[in-house]
Amino acid sequence: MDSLKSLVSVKDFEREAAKNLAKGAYDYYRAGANASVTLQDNENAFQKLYLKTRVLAPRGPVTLETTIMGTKVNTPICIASTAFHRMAYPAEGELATARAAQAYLHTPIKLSSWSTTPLEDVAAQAPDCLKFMQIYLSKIPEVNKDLFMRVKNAGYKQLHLTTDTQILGKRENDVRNNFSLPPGLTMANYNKYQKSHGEEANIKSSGKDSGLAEYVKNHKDANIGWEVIGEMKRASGMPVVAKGVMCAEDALIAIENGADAIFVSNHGARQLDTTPATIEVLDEVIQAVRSSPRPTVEVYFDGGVRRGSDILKALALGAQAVFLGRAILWGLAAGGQKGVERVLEILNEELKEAMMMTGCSSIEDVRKKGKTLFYAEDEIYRPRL
Ligand SMILES: Cc1cc2nc3c(=O)[nH]c(=O)nc-3n(C[C@H](O)[C@H](O)[C@H](O)COP(=O)(O)O)c2cc1C
Ligand SMILES: CCCCC(=O)C(=O)O
Repeated sequence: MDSLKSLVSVKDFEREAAKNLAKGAYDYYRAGANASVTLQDNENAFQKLYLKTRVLAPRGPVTLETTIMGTKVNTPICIASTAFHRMAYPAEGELATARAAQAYLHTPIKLSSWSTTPLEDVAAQAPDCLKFMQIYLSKIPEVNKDLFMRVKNAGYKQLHLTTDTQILGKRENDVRNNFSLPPGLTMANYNKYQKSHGEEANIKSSGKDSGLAEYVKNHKDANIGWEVIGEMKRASGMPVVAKGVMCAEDALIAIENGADAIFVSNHGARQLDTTPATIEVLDEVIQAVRSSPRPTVEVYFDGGVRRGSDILKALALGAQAVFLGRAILWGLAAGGQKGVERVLEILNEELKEAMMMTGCSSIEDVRKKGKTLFYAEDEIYRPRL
């Protein structure tokens, strides 16, 4: 392993991770849907937004402190939900990710419901972090109900319902590789339900398709609509966030149905290919929320974030928090807990540098309209078509 200090960007971490990962694991983490057009676009679209340099501007010390749904956090940069961390770092998986979050600024962390470590064990490693739980619903209602109670008891503060995965996007390498979980790994939150309810906790391809696509077809509840947000709120007593919103229409429907926050995401470009990049729809979604009956609903963001300047741009457009998917996985595969800590450090430091050079000393400053971004004829970005 190269010394982690010699890795200075998220791209460096991806190269290092690729050396450590088995082909099937790297292919899975890297995958976009179909031709991966949006995978590239998610990263590249940030380049269409230009930052406004401010020189010799008075500035005090820079702080990244902000709030997420009323809770104070040290940084708006959060860890996104990605499945199966023990494929990246078998010894500790999600435990290493959570320890890194705890060690570096008490970074807010979201766990995938398809983690390879039980949610209670992960929560115990990040006692001082704001914790969110991502939810995929099982076809078995009692499993979902019990899961919500476990999540709440373990100290997670929000449920993030992933709304864009009724069917699985076609990730071509996963189909070619007949993606299966490596022996010994399971969807650990479901181990208990395998015994009690006959729920499947393993992912094993039949040899005809990606095992993940087969699992989604056979075990995930695809028969849900927007009413599920209210049902989840009632069953859990927790705020529910709609993750996967990509247009104004869906933002408004989510708000009508009681969503407590809106999460702009195209699932890291792994579901529908040739959608816009997430940064391209962020403004549309935020404007819709601000003109809705509940204008103060927060908007969270992920997709293609590889640089501190990407984060600055999402915050400047009005995102309350910005989440990292693959960047964290590359850190984990390159160096376990220390690798994740270093990725978090790189991006937090890059964000601070970008703030200093745009004359911002706080996240509040970043959000002031027109302060950090160039605007063209009052449009924040020019649509491609
Ligand atoms: C390998 C991998 C696994 C993922 N697993 C989940 C998951 O279990 N649940 C979920 O809601 N999103 C999942 N996502 C999507 C992420 O939460 C997030 O939306 C996406 O990774 C953000 O894009 P980025 O990777 O470019 O940062 C996954 C993404 C990747 C790359
Ligand atoms: C239903 C998919 C589970 C993992 C995931 O979200 C992903 O691979 O993108």
